[in-house]
Amino acid sequence: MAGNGKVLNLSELSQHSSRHDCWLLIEGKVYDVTEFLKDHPGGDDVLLSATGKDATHEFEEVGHSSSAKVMLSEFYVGDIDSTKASDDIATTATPNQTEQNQDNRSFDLWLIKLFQFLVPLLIFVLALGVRFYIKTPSFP
Ligand code: HEM
Repeated sequence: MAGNGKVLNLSELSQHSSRHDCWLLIEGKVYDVTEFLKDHPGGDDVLLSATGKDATHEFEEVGHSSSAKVMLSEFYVGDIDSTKASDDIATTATPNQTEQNQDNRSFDLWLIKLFQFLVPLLIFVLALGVRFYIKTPSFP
């Protein structure tokens, strides 16, 4: 497998980061997973968010089965140019992305807390309403 494909660089890799043309870099090898997006058991979003960077960590973190690792060869395109500084390859999100993710997470937590407060309150108000409605004496 290795050595039979093209030698690609990072800017080529980042040009294939869409739903219609999706390449992944895992352990120095580039894979075209465009056709696999719809079939990936973990969903297409995780694959799309792993484009344009070294996705080795994300791939390993999931604990993919050995059959998933064997599948990789089906999608092999080539190797990344190792003469280019590998430090250039972003393995993690940029500080801006991290900051934005944290903002989103704290907003989500805030929403959850709001719902945790509002839902019991709503049930209480409804229960009071029903009780009041049932107890109101009806005059003929
Ligand atoms: C060409 C690359 C990939 C292939 C061939 C592949 C294949 C698979 C397969 C076969 C499964 C089913 C479970 C298993 O057999 O391990 C799976 C699950 C999954 N994959 Fe991938 N995968 C790839 C890349 C990735 C990447 C880069 C990510 C993360 C960014 C990812 C995230 C997941 C997740 C979250 C699941 C679901 C795990 C679960 O439900 O427990 N995969 N993948």
